[in-house]
Amino acid sequence: MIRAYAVGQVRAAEASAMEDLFDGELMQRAALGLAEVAIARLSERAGGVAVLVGSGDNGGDVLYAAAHLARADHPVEVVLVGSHAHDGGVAAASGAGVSVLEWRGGEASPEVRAALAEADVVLDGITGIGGRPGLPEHLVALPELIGEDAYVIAVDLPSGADPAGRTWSETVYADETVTFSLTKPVHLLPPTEPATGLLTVVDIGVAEPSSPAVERLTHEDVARLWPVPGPDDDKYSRGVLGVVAGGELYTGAALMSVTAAVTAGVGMVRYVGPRHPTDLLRAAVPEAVFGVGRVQAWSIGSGLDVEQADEEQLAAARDALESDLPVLLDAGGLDLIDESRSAPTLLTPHAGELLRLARRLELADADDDQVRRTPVDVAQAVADRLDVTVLLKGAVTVVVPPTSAGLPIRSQSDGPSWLATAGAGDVLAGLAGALLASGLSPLDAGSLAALVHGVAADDANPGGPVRAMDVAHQLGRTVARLLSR
Ligand SMILES: NC(=O)C1=CN([C@@H]2O[C@H](COP(=O)(O)OP(=O)(O)OC[C@H]3O[C@@H](n4cnc5c(N)ncnc54)[C@H](OP(=O)(O)O)[C@@H]3O)[C@@H](O)[C@H]2O)[C@@H](O)CC1
Ligand SMILES: Nc1ncnc2c1ncn2[C@@H]1O[C@H](COP(=O)(O)OP(=O)(O)O)[C@@H](O)[C@H]1O
Repeated sequence: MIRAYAVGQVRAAEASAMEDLFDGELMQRAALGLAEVAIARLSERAGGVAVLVGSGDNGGDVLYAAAHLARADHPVEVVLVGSHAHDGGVAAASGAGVSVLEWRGGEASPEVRAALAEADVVLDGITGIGGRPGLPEHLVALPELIGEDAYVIAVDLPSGADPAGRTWSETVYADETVTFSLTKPVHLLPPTEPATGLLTVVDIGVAEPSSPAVERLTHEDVARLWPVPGPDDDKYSRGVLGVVAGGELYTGAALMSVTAAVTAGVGMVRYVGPRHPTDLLRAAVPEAVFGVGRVQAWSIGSGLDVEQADEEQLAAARDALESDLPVLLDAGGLDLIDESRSAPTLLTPHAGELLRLARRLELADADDDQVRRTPVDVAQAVADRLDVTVLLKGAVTVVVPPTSAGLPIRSQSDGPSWLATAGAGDVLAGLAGALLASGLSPLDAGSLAALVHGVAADDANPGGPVRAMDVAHQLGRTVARLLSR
Protein backbone atom coordinates (compact mmCIF):
# COMPACT_ATOMS: atom_id res chain seq x y z
CA MET A 1 0.00 0.00 0.00
CA ILE A 2 1.23 3.47 -0.83
CA ARG A 3 -0.03 6.08 1.63
CA ALA A 4 -0.19 9.82 1.06
CA TYR A 5 -0.62 12.48 3.71
CA ALA A 6 -2.32 15.87 3.61
CA VAL A 7 -0.15 19.00 3.66
CA GLY A 8 -1.06 19.81 7.27
CA GLN A 9 -0.05 16.31 8.38
CA VAL A 10 3.24 16.59 6.47
CA ARG A 11 4.07 19.94 8.07
CA ALA A 12 3.30 18.57 11.56
CA ALA A 13 5.42 15.44 10.95
CA GLU A 14 8.32 17.56 9.66
CA ALA A 15 8.07 19.90 12.66
CA SER A 16 8.14 16.95 15.01
CA ALA A 17 11.22 15.47 13.24
CA MET A 18 12.98 18.84 13.43
CA GLU A 19 12.62 19.04 17.22
CA ASP A 20 15.48 16.53 17.53
CA LEU A 21 17.66 17.94 14.76
CA PHE A 22 19.80 21.01 14.28
CA ASP A 23 18.38 23.88 12.26
CA GLY A 24 18.28 23.15 8.54
CA GLU A 25 19.20 19.47 8.90
CA LEU A 26 16.07 18.24 7.07
CA MET A 27 16.75 20.56 4.16
CA GLN A 28 20.34 19.33 3.97
CA ARG A 29 19.13 15.72 3.90
CA ALA A 30 16.58 16.56 1.21
CA ALA A 31 19.18 18.37 -0.91
CA LEU A 32 21.69 15.52 -0.63
CA GLY A 33 19.06 12.88 -1.51
CA LEU A 34 17.91 14.95 -4.45
CA ALA A 35 21.48 15.48 -5.68
CA GLU A 36 22.14 11.73 -5.49
CA VAL A 37 19.09 11.00 -7.67
CA ALA A 38 20.12 13.73 -10.13
CA ILE A 39 23.69 12.37 -10.32
CA ALA A 40 22.34 8.88 -11.03
CA ARG A 41 20.18 10.24 -13.87
CA LEU A 42 23.09 12.34 -15.18
CA SER A 43 25.22 9.20 -15.53
CA GLU A 44 23.02 8.31 -18.52
CA ARG A 45 23.14 11.81 -20.04
CA ALA A 46 25.58 14.47 -21.20
CA GLY A 47 25.63 16.50 -18.00
CA GLY A 48 24.37 20.11 -18.15
CA VAL A 49 21.91 21.01 -15.38
CA ALA A 50 19.46 23.93 -15.12
CA VAL A 51 17.90 24.55 -11.71
CA LEU A 52 14.64 26.49 -11.28
CA VAL A 53 14.40 28.12 -7.87
CA GLY A 54 11.26 29.50 -6.20
CA SER A 55 10.73 31.63 -3.07
CA GLY A 56 10.21 28.95 -0.44
CA ASP A 57 12.02 26.02 1.13
CA ASN A 58 11.56 24.00 -2.05
CA GLY A 59 13.90 26.58 -3.63
CA GLY A 60 16.26 26.05 -0.68
CA ASP A 61 16.37 22.29 -1.32
CA VAL A 62 17.26 22.75 -4.93
CA LEU A 63 19.92 25.40 -4.30
CA TYR A 64 21.83 23.15 -1.90
CA ALA A 65 21.41 20.28 -4.39
CA ALA A 66 22.88 22.56 -7.08
CA ALA A 67 25.93 23.08 -4.89
CA HIS A 68 26.37 19.28 -4.53
CA LEU A 69 26.09 18.82 -8.30
CA ALA A 70 28.65 21.56 -9.00
CA ARG A 71 31.07 19.98 -6.53
CA ALA A 72 30.57 16.69 -8.40
CA ASP A 73 31.82 18.54 -11.52
CA HIS A 74 28.48 18.95 -13.31
CA PRO A 75 27.98 22.27 -15.11
CA VAL A 76 25.05 23.90 -13.27
CA GLU A 77 23.11 27.09 -13.92
CA VAL A 78 20.57 28.32 -11.41
CA VAL A 79 17.58 30.47 -12.42
CA LEU A 80 15.90 32.39 -9.57
CA VAL A 81 12.24 32.81 -10.54
CA GLY A 82 10.59 33.86 -7.25
CA SER A 83 10.22 37.22 -5.52
CA HIS A 84 13.06 36.16 -3.19
CA ALA A 85 15.31 33.14 -2.68
CA HIS A 86 16.71 31.12 0.23
CA ASP A 87 19.76 33.14 1.34
CA GLY A 88 21.81 30.22 2.65
CA GLY A 89 21.04 28.21 -0.48
CA VAL A 90 22.10 31.02 -2.82
CA ALA A 91 25.36 31.44 -0.89
CA ALA A 92 26.04 27.68 -0.99
CA ALA A 93 25.39 27.45 -4.75
CA SER A 94 27.48 30.54 -5.55
CA GLY A 95 30.25 29.29 -3.28
CA ALA A 96 30.35 26.01 -5.23
CA GLY A 97 30.85 27.93 -8.48
CA VAL A 98 27.29 27.77 -9.79
CA SER A 99 26.28 30.65 -12.07
CA VAL A 100 23.12 32.36 -10.85
CA LEU A 101 20.65 33.89 -13.32
CA GLU A 102 17.36 35.65 -12.57
CA TRP A 103 13.92 35.54 -14.17
CA ARG A 104 11.67 37.29 -11.72
CA GLY A 105 9.15 38.72 -14.19
CA GLY A 106 8.54 39.60 -17.82
CA GLU A 107 10.24 37.71 -20.64
CA ALA A 108 13.13 35.32 -20.03
CA SER A 109 16.56 36.76 -20.94
CA PRO A 110 18.61 35.11 -23.72
CA GLU A 111 20.90 33.62 -21.00
CA VAL A 112 17.93 32.04 -19.20
CA ARG A 113 16.51 30.73 -22.48
CA ALA A 114 19.85 29.19 -23.40
CA ALA A 115 20.26 27.59 -19.95
CA LEU A 116 16.82 25.98 -20.19
CA ALA A 117 17.08 24.95 -23.85
CA GLU A 118 20.52 23.34 -23.46
CA ALA A 119 20.14 21.56 -20.12
CA ASP A 120 20.17 17.75 -20.13
CA VAL A 121 18.58 17.66 -16.69
CA VAL A 122 16.25 20.32 -15.24
CA LEU A 123 15.58 20.48 -11.51
CA ASP A 124 12.20 22.06 -10.82
CA GLY A 125 12.26 23.69 -7.38
CA ILE A 126 9.76 26.49 -7.90
CA THR A 127 7.02 25.26 -5.57
CA GLY A 128 6.59 22.49 -3.04
CA ILE A 129 3.80 21.89 -0.57
CA GLY A 130 3.47 25.65 0.02
CA GLY A 131 2.57 26.27 -3.63
CA ARG A 132 -0.68 27.74 -4.89
CA PRO A 133 -2.13 25.89 -7.91
CA GLY A 134 -0.93 27.31 -11.25
CA LEU A 135 2.19 29.00 -12.57
CA PRO A 136 2.63 32.77 -12.21
CA GLU A 137 2.07 34.75 -15.38
CA HIS A 138 5.71 35.24 -16.26
CA LEU A 139 6.33 31.46 -16.01
CA VAL A 140 3.42 30.25 -18.13
CA ALA A 141 5.74 29.86 -21.13
CA LEU A 142 8.36 28.03 -19.04
CA PRO A 143 7.47 24.44 -20.10
CA GLU A 144 8.07 25.38 -23.76
CA LEU A 145 11.52 26.80 -23.00
CA ILE A 146 12.77 23.49 -21.61
CA GLY A 147 14.52 21.36 -24.26
CA GLU A 148 12.43 18.48 -25.60
CA ASP A 149 14.98 15.83 -24.61
CA ALA A 150 15.69 17.25 -21.16
CA TYR A 151 14.96 15.01 -18.18
CA VAL A 152 12.86 17.07 -15.75
CA ILE A 153 13.11 16.21 -12.07
CA ALA A 154 10.49 17.94 -9.91
CA VAL A 155 11.40 18.54 -6.29
CA ASP A 156 8.66 17.34 -3.94
CA LEU A 157 6.00 18.02 -6.58
CA PRO A 158 5.72 19.39 -10.11
CA SER A 159 5.59 23.15 -9.69
CA GLY A 160 2.17 24.71 -10.15
CA ALA A 161 0.38 21.48 -9.19
CA ASP A 162 -2.11 21.69 -6.32
CA PRO A 163 -0.33 20.01 -3.36
CA ALA A 164 -3.72 18.60 -2.26
CA GLY A 165 -4.27 17.05 -5.71
CA ARG A 166 -7.78 18.47 -5.91
CA THR A 167 -7.60 21.14 -8.62
CA TRP A 168 -6.24 20.90 -12.14
CA SER A 169 -3.88 23.76 -13.10
CA GLU A 170 -1.04 24.62 -15.47
CA THR A 171 2.10 22.93 -14.15
CA VAL A 172 5.57 21.84 -15.03
CA TYR A 173 5.40 18.24 -16.33
CA ALA A 174 8.09 16.11 -14.72
CA ASP A 175 9.71 12.88 -15.89
CA GLU A 176 10.41 12.12 -12.25
CA THR A 177 9.41 13.64 -8.92
CA VAL A 178 11.69 13.28 -5.93
CA THR A 179 9.74 13.65 -2.71
CA PHE A 180 10.91 13.45 0.87
CA SER A 181 9.86 10.68 3.30
CA LEU A 182 6.11 11.14 2.75
CA THR A 183 4.01 10.77 -0.39
CA LYS A 184 1.46 13.58 -0.81
CA PRO A 185 -2.02 13.56 -2.43
CA VAL A 186 -0.67 15.52 -5.43
CA HIS A 187 1.34 12.41 -6.40
CA LEU A 188 -1.66 10.07 -6.53
CA LEU A 189 -4.88 11.95 -7.39
CA PRO A 190 -6.23 12.25 -10.95
CA PRO A 191 -5.80 15.92 -11.88
CA THR A 192 -2.18 16.14 -10.72
CA GLU A 193 -0.67 12.64 -10.97
CA PRO A 194 -0.04 12.87 -14.74
CA ALA A 195 2.44 15.74 -14.12
CA THR A 196 4.36 13.75 -11.48
CA GLY A 197 6.09 11.16 -13.67
CA LEU A 198 8.07 8.45 -11.87
CA LEU A 199 7.79 8.95 -8.11
CA THR A 200 10.96 8.52 -6.03
CA VAL A 201 10.70 8.80 -2.26
CA VAL A 202 13.93 9.78 -0.48
CA ASP A 203 13.91 9.05 3.24
CA ILE A 204 14.95 12.11 5.27
CA GLY A 205 13.82 10.72 8.61
CA VAL A 206 10.26 12.09 8.87
CA ALA A 207 7.93 9.55 10.54
CA GLU A 208 4.63 8.56 8.89
CA PRO A 209 1.49 10.02 10.49
CA SER A 210 -1.19 7.53 11.49
CA SER A 211 -4.10 8.18 9.11
CA PRO A 212 -3.42 8.69 5.40
CA ALA A 213 -5.56 11.00 3.26
CA VAL A 214 -5.06 8.90 0.13
CA GLU A 215 -4.02 5.28 -0.40
CA ARG A 216 -2.99 3.23 -3.41
CA LEU A 217 -3.15 -0.55 -3.46
CA THR A 218 -0.08 -2.27 -4.88
CA HIS A 219 0.24 -5.80 -6.28
CA GLU A 220 1.32 -7.00 -2.82
CA ASP A 221 -2.09 -6.01 -1.40
CA VAL A 222 -4.02 -8.40 -3.65
CA ALA A 223 -3.28 -11.51 -1.61
CA ARG A 224 -4.38 -9.69 1.56
CA LEU A 225 -7.72 -8.55 0.16
CA TRP A 226 -8.78 -11.05 -2.51
CA PRO A 227 -11.51 -13.45 -1.30
CA VAL A 228 -9.77 -16.83 -1.57
CA PRO A 229 -12.14 -19.78 -0.92
CA GLY A 230 -11.40 -22.39 1.74
CA PRO A 231 -12.42 -26.04 2.09
CA ASP A 232 -15.65 -25.13 3.89
CA ASP A 233 -16.87 -22.84 1.13
CA ASP A 234 -19.61 -23.53 -1.36
CA LYS A 235 -20.92 -21.40 -4.19
CA TYR A 236 -23.39 -19.61 -1.94
CA SER A 237 -20.94 -18.83 0.84
CA ARG A 238 -18.54 -17.40 -1.76
CA GLY A 239 -21.22 -14.98 -2.89
CA VAL A 240 -23.89 -14.80 -5.58
CA LEU A 241 -24.00 -11.68 -7.74
CA GLY A 242 -27.20 -10.48 -9.36
CA VAL A 243 -26.54 -8.64 -12.62
CA VAL A 244 -29.12 -6.28 -14.11
CA ALA A 245 -27.38 -5.08 -17.26
CA GLY A 246 -27.83 -4.75 -21.01
CA GLY A 247 -31.06 -4.73 -22.93
CA GLU A 248 -32.33 -5.35 -26.44
CA LEU A 249 -30.03 -2.55 -27.62
CA TYR A 250 -26.83 -3.05 -25.60
CA THR A 251 -26.56 -6.82 -25.47
CA GLY A 252 -22.77 -6.76 -25.13
CA ALA A 253 -22.79 -5.04 -21.75
CA ALA A 254 -24.60 -8.02 -20.22
CA LEU A 255 -22.09 -10.43 -21.76
CA MET A 256 -19.08 -8.47 -20.56
CA SER A 257 -20.29 -7.86 -17.00
CA VAL A 258 -21.39 -11.45 -16.47
CA THR A 259 -18.26 -12.90 -18.09
CA ALA A 260 -16.07 -10.71 -15.87
CA ALA A 261 -17.88 -11.76 -12.69
CA VAL A 262 -17.67 -15.45 -13.60
CA THR A 263 -14.02 -15.28 -14.66
CA ALA A 264 -13.14 -13.40 -11.47
CA GLY A 265 -14.41 -16.42 -9.55
CA VAL A 266 -17.71 -15.30 -7.99
CA GLY A 267 -19.73 -18.17 -6.45
CA MET A 268 -22.55 -17.73 -8.95
CA VAL A 269 -24.17 -15.10 -11.19
CA ARG A 270 -27.90 -14.57 -11.62
CA TYR A 271 -28.69 -12.53 -14.69
CA VAL A 272 -31.88 -10.51 -14.96
CA GLY A 273 -32.71 -9.05 -18.37
CA PRO A 274 -34.85 -9.35 -21.49
CA ARG A 275 -34.90 -12.13 -24.05
CA HIS A 276 -32.14 -11.19 -26.47
CA PRO A 277 -29.23 -10.72 -24.01
CA THR A 278 -30.53 -13.68 -22.02
CA ASP A 279 -30.35 -15.96 -25.09
CA LEU A 280 -26.84 -14.75 -25.90
CA LEU A 281 -25.72 -15.30 -22.33
CA ARG A 282 -27.16 -18.81 -22.20
CA ALA A 283 -24.90 -19.68 -25.11
CA ALA A 284 -21.80 -17.69 -24.11
CA VAL A 285 -21.70 -18.10 -20.31
CA PRO A 286 -23.22 -21.47 -19.41
CA GLU A 287 -22.19 -20.96 -15.77
CA ALA A 288 -24.77 -18.16 -15.30
CA VAL A 289 -28.31 -18.73 -14.06
CA PHE A 290 -31.29 -16.58 -14.96
CA GLY A 291 -34.06 -14.67 -13.24
CA VAL A 292 -34.46 -13.06 -9.83
CA GLY A 293 -33.37 -15.11 -6.80
CA ARG A 294 -31.31 -14.89 -3.65
CA VAL A 295 -28.05 -12.97 -4.08
CA GLN A 296 -25.44 -11.32 -1.85
CA ALA A 297 -25.00 -8.18 -4.00
CA TRP A 298 -26.22 -6.54 -7.20
CA SER A 299 -24.42 -4.97 -10.15
CA ILE A 300 -26.93 -2.76 -11.93
CA GLY A 301 -26.86 -0.55 -14.96
CA SER A 302 -24.14 -1.39 -17.51
CA GLY A 303 -25.79 -1.01 -20.92
CA LEU A 304 -29.15 -0.32 -19.28
CA ASP A 305 -31.25 2.43 -20.81
CA VAL A 306 -33.71 3.30 -18.06
CA GLU A 307 -36.04 5.12 -20.50
CA GLN A 308 -36.51 2.05 -22.71
CA ALA A 309 -35.72 -0.83 -20.40
CA ASP A 310 -37.82 -3.94 -20.08
CA GLU A 311 -40.33 -3.46 -17.25
CA GLU A 312 -39.48 -6.63 -15.36
CA GLN A 313 -35.79 -5.85 -15.56
CA LEU A 314 -36.36 -2.33 -14.25
CA ALA A 315 -38.57 -3.62 -11.42
CA ALA A 316 -35.76 -6.00 -10.38
CA ALA A 317 -33.33 -3.07 -10.32
CA ARG A 318 -35.67 -0.95 -8.20
CA ASP A 319 -36.32 -3.84 -5.79
CA ALA A 320 -32.59 -4.34 -5.43
CA LEU A 321 -32.14 -0.67 -4.59
CA GLU A 322 -34.82 -0.92 -1.93
CA SER A 323 -33.25 -4.04 -0.42
CA ASP A 324 -30.61 -4.08 2.30
CA LEU A 325 -28.07 -5.72 -0.03
CA PRO A 326 -24.89 -4.11 -1.38
CA VAL A 327 -25.49 -2.54 -4.79
CA LEU A 328 -23.13 -1.34 -7.51
CA LEU A 329 -24.63 1.20 -9.90
CA ASP A 330 -22.99 1.76 -13.28
CA ALA A 331 -23.90 3.73 -16.42
CA GLY A 332 -27.72 3.83 -16.86
CA GLY A 333 -28.17 2.53 -13.32
CA LEU A 334 -26.87 5.86 -12.04
CA ASP A 335 -30.20 7.39 -13.11
CA LEU A 336 -31.99 5.24 -10.54
CA ILE A 337 -30.58 6.79 -7.37
CA ASP A 338 -31.46 10.14 -5.83
CA GLU A 339 -31.35 9.43 -2.13
CA SER A 340 -29.18 7.48 0.27
CA ARG A 341 -29.64 3.76 1.00
CA SER A 342 -28.98 1.93 4.23
CA ALA A 343 -26.78 -0.75 2.60
CA PRO A 344 -23.27 -0.47 1.06
CA THR A 345 -23.49 1.26 -2.32
CA LEU A 346 -20.81 1.78 -4.95
CA LEU A 347 -21.32 4.09 -7.95
CA THR A 348 -18.95 3.62 -10.92
CA PRO A 349 -19.38 6.60 -13.28
CA HIS A 350 -16.91 7.81 -15.88
CA ALA A 351 -16.33 11.58 -15.98
CA GLY A 352 -19.34 12.33 -18.20
CA GLU A 353 -21.68 10.22 -16.09
CA LEU A 354 -20.41 11.83 -12.89
CA LEU A 355 -21.04 15.30 -14.29
CA ARG A 356 -24.56 14.32 -15.36
CA LEU A 357 -25.30 12.87 -11.92
CA ALA A 358 -23.81 15.88 -10.09
CA ARG A 359 -25.95 18.22 -12.21
CA ARG A 360 -29.09 16.17 -11.56
CA LEU A 361 -28.34 16.44 -7.83
CA GLU A 362 -27.59 20.17 -8.30
CA LEU A 363 -24.00 19.69 -7.11
CA ALA A 364 -22.37 20.96 -10.32
CA ASP A 365 -22.99 24.00 -12.50
CA ALA A 366 -24.97 23.31 -15.64
CA ASP A 367 -22.49 25.09 -17.91
CA ASP A 368 -19.16 24.15 -16.36
CA ASP A 369 -17.08 20.98 -16.58
CA GLN A 370 -16.22 20.83 -12.89
CA VAL A 371 -15.25 17.17 -13.21
CA ARG A 372 -12.29 18.04 -15.46
CA ARG A 373 -11.05 20.79 -13.11
CA THR A 374 -11.88 19.23 -9.72
CA PRO A 375 -12.70 15.54 -10.25
CA VAL A 376 -12.21 14.44 -6.64
CA ASP A 377 -14.28 17.32 -5.23
CA VAL A 378 -17.24 16.44 -7.46
CA ALA A 379 -16.96 12.74 -6.62
CA GLN A 380 -16.78 13.68 -2.93
CA ALA A 381 -19.85 15.91 -3.18
CA VAL A 382 -21.89 13.09 -4.74
CA ALA A 383 -20.54 10.57 -2.21
CA ASP A 384 -21.54 12.87 0.66
CA ARG A 385 -24.97 13.76 -0.73
CA LEU A 386 -26.00 10.13 -1.32
CA ASP A 387 -23.87 8.56 1.43
CA VAL A 388 -22.31 6.21 -1.13
CA THR A 389 -18.80 5.39 -2.36
CA VAL A 390 -18.02 6.88 -5.77
CA LEU A 391 -15.53 5.19 -8.10
CA LEU A 392 -14.65 7.72 -10.80
CA LYS A 393 -13.15 5.88 -13.80
CA GLY A 394 -10.28 7.23 -15.85
CA ALA A 395 -6.57 6.79 -16.50
CA VAL A 396 -6.29 7.38 -12.76
CA THR A 397 -9.34 5.81 -11.10
CA VAL A 398 -10.30 7.29 -7.76
CA VAL A 399 -12.54 5.62 -5.17
CA VAL A 400 -14.09 8.18 -2.83
CA PRO A 401 -15.99 7.10 0.29
CA PRO A 402 -18.42 9.49 1.99
CA THR A 403 -16.69 11.87 4.41
CA SER A 404 -18.80 10.46 7.26
CA ALA A 405 -17.03 7.08 6.87
CA GLY A 406 -13.71 8.65 7.95
CA LEU A 407 -11.84 6.51 5.40
CA PRO A 408 -9.04 7.53 3.04
CA ILE A 409 -9.61 7.99 -0.68
CA ARG A 410 -8.10 5.24 -2.85
CA SER A 411 -6.50 6.07 -6.15
CA GLN A 412 -5.39 3.44 -8.69
CA SER A 413 -3.40 3.87 -11.88
CA ASP A 414 -2.77 0.34 -13.08
CA GLY A 415 -4.14 0.06 -16.61
CA PRO A 416 -2.55 0.89 -19.97
CA SER A 417 -4.18 3.63 -22.06
CA TRP A 418 -5.33 0.79 -24.36
CA LEU A 419 -7.98 0.11 -21.72
CA ALA A 420 -9.87 3.21 -22.90
CA THR A 421 -12.12 1.04 -25.06
CA ALA A 422 -15.87 0.38 -25.23
CA GLY A 423 -17.02 -2.23 -22.78
CA ALA A 424 -14.09 -1.91 -20.37
CA GLY A 425 -16.41 -0.25 -17.85
CA ASP A 426 -18.91 -3.12 -18.14
CA VAL A 427 -16.10 -5.54 -17.28
CA LEU A 428 -15.20 -3.43 -14.25
CA ALA A 429 -18.84 -3.42 -13.08
CA GLY A 430 -18.97 -7.24 -13.18
CA LEU A 431 -15.61 -7.58 -11.45
CA ALA A 432 -16.31 -5.04 -8.68
CA GLY A 433 -19.81 -6.51 -8.25
CA ALA A 434 -18.28 -9.96 -7.75
CA LEU A 435 -16.07 -8.56 -4.99
CA LEU A 436 -19.04 -6.84 -3.31
CA ALA A 437 -20.91 -10.17 -3.40
CA SER A 438 -17.98 -11.83 -1.65
CA GLY A 439 -18.39 -9.39 1.22
CA LEU A 440 -15.79 -6.71 0.50
CA SER A 441 -16.65 -3.11 1.35
CA PRO A 442 -17.31 -0.68 -1.53
CA LEU A 443 -13.89 0.92 -0.93
CA ASP A 444 -11.98 -2.38 -1.05
CA ALA A 445 -14.12 -3.87 -3.83
CA GLY A 446 -13.78 -0.76 -6.01
CA SER A 447 -10.06 -0.21 -5.55
CA LEU A 448 -9.13 -3.90 -5.81
CA ALA A 449 -11.27 -4.26 -8.94
CA ALA A 450 -9.64 -1.18 -10.51
CA LEU A 451 -6.18 -2.65 -9.83
CA VAL A 452 -6.94 -6.14 -11.17
CA HIS A 453 -8.85 -4.71 -14.18
CA GLY A 454 -5.85 -2.54 -15.13
CA VAL A 455 -3.29 -5.31 -14.67
CA ALA A 456 -5.45 -7.78 -16.61
CA ALA A 457 -5.65 -5.34 -19.53
CA ASP A 458 -1.88 -5.33 -19.73
CA ASP A 459 -1.58 -9.09 -19.19
CA ALA A 460 -4.10 -9.74 -21.99
CA ASN A 461 -1.82 -8.14 -24.58
CA PRO A 462 1.30 -6.56 -23.05
CA GLY A 463 2.12 -3.26 -24.74
CA GLY A 464 -0.66 -3.45 -27.31
CA PRO A 465 -4.36 -2.95 -27.97
CA VAL A 466 -6.85 -4.92 -25.98
CA ARG A 467 -10.57 -5.57 -26.38
CA ALA A 468 -12.81 -5.47 -23.33
CA MET A 469 -13.87 -9.11 -23.66
CA ASP A 470 -10.22 -10.18 -23.59
CA VAL A 471 -9.80 -8.27 -20.31
CA ALA A 472 -12.82 -10.17 -18.93
CA HIS A 473 -11.35 -13.52 -20.05
CA GLN A 474 -7.95 -12.62 -18.59
CA LEU A 475 -9.16 -11.84 -15.05
CA GLY A 476 -8.81 -15.37 -13.62
CA ARG A 477 -5.22 -15.77 -14.79
CA THR A 478 -4.27 -12.30 -13.58
CA VAL A 479 -5.74 -12.96 -10.14
CA ALA A 480 -3.80 -16.25 -9.97
CA ARG A 481 -0.57 -14.46 -10.93
CA LEU A 482 -1.09 -11.70 -8.36
CA LEU A 483 -2.01 -14.22 -5.63
CA SER A 484 1.16 -16.21 -6.29
CA ARG A 485 3.45 -13.22 -5.58
N1 LIG B 1 9.67 22.08 6.29
C1 LIG B 1 10.76 21.31 6.26
O1 LIG B 1 11.35 21.05 7.23
C2 LIG B 1 11.24 20.78 4.99
C3 LIG B 1 10.74 21.27 3.80
N2 LIG B 1 11.24 20.86 2.62
C4 LIG B 1 10.87 21.50 1.36
O2 LIG B 1 10.17 22.68 1.58
C5 LIG B 1 8.98 22.71 0.82
C6 LIG B 1 7.94 23.53 1.50
O3 LIG B 1 8.50 24.80 1.67
P1 LIG B 1 7.58 26.10 1.78
O4 LIG B 1 6.62 25.93 2.88
O5 LIG B 1 8.51 27.25 1.87
O6 LIG B 1 6.77 26.09 0.45
P2 LIG B 1 7.28 26.20 -1.09
O7 LIG B 1 6.27 25.48 -1.86
O8 LIG B 1 8.68 25.88 -1.28
O9 LIG B 1 7.20 27.77 -1.38
C7 LIG B 1 6.08 28.54 -1.14
C8 LIG B 1 6.38 29.92 -1.69
O10 LIG B 1 6.43 29.86 -3.10
C9 LIG B 1 5.71 30.98 -3.68
N3 LIG B 1 4.64 30.42 -4.50
C10 LIG B 1 3.48 29.88 -4.11
N4 LIG B 1 2.79 29.44 -5.13
C11 LIG B 1 3.51 29.68 -6.22
C12 LIG B 1 3.33 29.40 -7.58
N5 LIG B 1 2.23 28.77 -8.02
N6 LIG B 1 4.30 29.74 -8.45
C13 LIG B 1 5.42 30.37 -8.02
N7 LIG B 1 5.65 30.66 -6.73
C14 LIG B 1 4.71 30.31 -5.84
C15 LIG B 1 5.17 31.79 -2.53
O11 LIG B 1 6.00 32.91 -2.33
P3 LIG B 1 5.71 34.32 -3.03
O12 LIG B 1 6.92 34.50 -3.92
O13 LIG B 1 4.46 34.21 -3.78
O14 LIG B 1 5.72 35.27 -1.92
C16 LIG B 1 5.27 30.85 -1.32
O15 LIG B 1 5.60 31.53 -0.13
C17 LIG B 1 8.62 21.26 0.68
O16 LIG B 1 7.76 21.04 -0.41
C18 LIG B 1 10.00 20.62 0.52
O17 LIG B 1 10.43 20.71 -0.82
C19 LIG B 1 12.42 20.02 2.59
O18 LIG B 1 13.51 20.89 2.69
C20 LIG B 1 12.41 19.04 3.69
C21 LIG B 1 12.28 19.72 5.01
N1 LIG C 1 -6.48 6.58 -20.58
C1 LIG C 1 -6.81 5.51 -19.84
N2 LIG C 1 -5.86 4.74 -19.31
C2 LIG C 1 -6.17 3.65 -18.59
N3 LIG C 1 -7.44 3.26 -18.35
C3 LIG C 1 -8.44 4.00 -18.84
C4 LIG C 1 -8.18 5.16 -19.60
N4 LIG C 1 -9.37 5.70 -19.96
C5 LIG C 1 -10.32 4.90 -19.45
N5 LIG C 1 -9.76 3.87 -18.77
C6 LIG C 1 -10.48 2.79 -18.09
O1 LIG C 1 -11.31 2.13 -19.03
C7 LIG C 1 -12.60 1.87 -18.50
C8 LIG C 1 -13.63 2.60 -19.35
O2 LIG C 1 -14.88 2.52 -18.76
P1 LIG C 1 -16.16 3.21 -19.41
O3 LIG C 1 -15.84 4.59 -19.84
O4 LIG C 1 -17.29 3.03 -18.48
O5 LIG C 1 -16.37 2.33 -20.71
P2 LIG C 1 -17.68 1.60 -21.25
O6 LIG C 1 -18.85 2.41 -20.80
O7 LIG C 1 -17.53 1.58 -22.74
O8 LIG C 1 -17.66 0.23 -20.68
C9 LIG C 1 -12.55 2.33 -17.05
O9 LIG C 1 -12.23 1.25 -16.21
C10 LIG C 1 -11.42 3.35 -17.03
O10 LIG C 1 -10.79 3.45 -15.79
